Amino acid sequence: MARRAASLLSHWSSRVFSVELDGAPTYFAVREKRRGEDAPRVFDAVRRGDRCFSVLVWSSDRVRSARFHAQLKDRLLGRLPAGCRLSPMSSFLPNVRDSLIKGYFLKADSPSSSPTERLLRDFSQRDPLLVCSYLNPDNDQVWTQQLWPDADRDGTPRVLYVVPSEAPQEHPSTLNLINSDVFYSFEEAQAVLKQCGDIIPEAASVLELLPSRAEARSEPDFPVIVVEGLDATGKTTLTQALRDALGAALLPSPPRCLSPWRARFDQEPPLIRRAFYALGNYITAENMRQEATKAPVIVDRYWHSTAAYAIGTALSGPPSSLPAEGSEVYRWPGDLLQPSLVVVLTLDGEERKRRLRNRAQGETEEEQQLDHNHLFRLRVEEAYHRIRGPACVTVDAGPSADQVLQQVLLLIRDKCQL
Ligand SMILES: Nc1ncnc2c1ncn2[C@@H]1O[C@H](COP(=O)(O)OP(=O)(O)OP(=O)(O)O)[C@@H](O)[C@H]1O
Ligand SMILES: Nc1ccn([C@@H]2O[C@H](COP(=O)(O)O)[C@@H](O)[C@H]2O)c(=O)n1
Repeated sequence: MARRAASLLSHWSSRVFSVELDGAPTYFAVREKRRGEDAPRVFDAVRRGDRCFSVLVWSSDRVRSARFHAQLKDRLLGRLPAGCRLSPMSSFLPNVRDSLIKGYFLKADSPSSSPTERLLRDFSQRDPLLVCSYLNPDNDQVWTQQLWPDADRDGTPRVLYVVPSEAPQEHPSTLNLINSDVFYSFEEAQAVLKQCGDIIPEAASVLELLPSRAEARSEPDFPVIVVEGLDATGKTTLTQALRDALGAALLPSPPRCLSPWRARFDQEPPLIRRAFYALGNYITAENMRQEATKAPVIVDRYWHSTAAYAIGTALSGPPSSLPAEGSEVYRWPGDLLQPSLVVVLTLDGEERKRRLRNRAQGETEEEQQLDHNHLFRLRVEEAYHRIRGPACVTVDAGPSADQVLQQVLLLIRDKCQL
């Protein structure tokens, strides 16, 4: 832990900081203070005289970091004085994988900054937090950053100038996607659940259900067809019709054996939640293999869902903020059985909402987000289309259920010689 902290601080001046002020990111860096220098204006949304702080979560224990970050907003909001504004913040080393740390930027009105300061000093001594205070003492052009506890052991406060920085080419969250949001091997996902054992007792039950190891191995005897798509695009309707039309086995994903634990893991931060869903795919792969010795297999969601939802959630903004097509984040895990065909159902947004209203079932939090956040929906859809090995085939789910079925049967006959 001490070594990671030292390395974090020794690269501090190479870091870029991103604060979401009024919904748009402001990027800045810090460097040694030079007296009398006029640094350019950085915090446009911050008034002269405001007192600001940043609180970043850091710990060498990634499970602890993830859970602490997930609770941090509520903990801060529960104890900070009224009038203190919180904005999401992160810090990263440009182009350095896994260098992203996350937290919040706090703006306190000057009269109430002392209680905030006391609270944050208290937090920084007890919790895996790195707190900085920001001042514009001279005029409203020059901002400085001071690290707590003071980095220089001789007691001299480490004061750095805040200077604007260019927006990175890739969304900063891309740096930590691999093996934190999307897992590309059984071992990597399993390692997260093993690490959770002492804080989430249910993790042991999930680990017991897993195959002893995973490998993609040879092609199944009968074709395996996966149906993907956002909620209410018609996956259940189509997969049931395909099962009946082809005399196939129908497998849900996540697999039924994980149902008792799903709600529990849905409450966890992305690192743990995504590892749970990733492992579900390896159980589904074993079930596919067994069923495909007897008949064709239809699967409702699989790896495309796991990866596309994870990528769409980790990033923000329009689909152009996603890693470019061909990026390694869209690759298929080398040890996960590949289906013969993946069909993604797409549906006009208004028609999808109409079907959701008609169905009037309870929505999960992520489904509600899909509804409320148009950009999130676009990111997930775009990520679906960028995933490779196998790539998905898009089918318009707008026509009647029977027309969609006929269209997919044609595809299956063409691609799987069924
Ligand atoms: N082609 C279609 N035309 C009109 N309505 C449809 C069609 N396909 C499905 N529906 C209806 O739309 C609603 C959503 O369909 P369905 O439950 O099959 O979607 P889903 O993708 O499985 O959803 P979820 O992922 O949320 O479980 C249902 O009420 C269903 O009857
Ligand atoms: N293989 C899978 C299957 C599902 N998910 C996640 O589940 C949510 C959608 O599932 P529904 O049962 O509501 O259709 C969504 O959050 C997916 O991320 C998954 O990750 N992998």
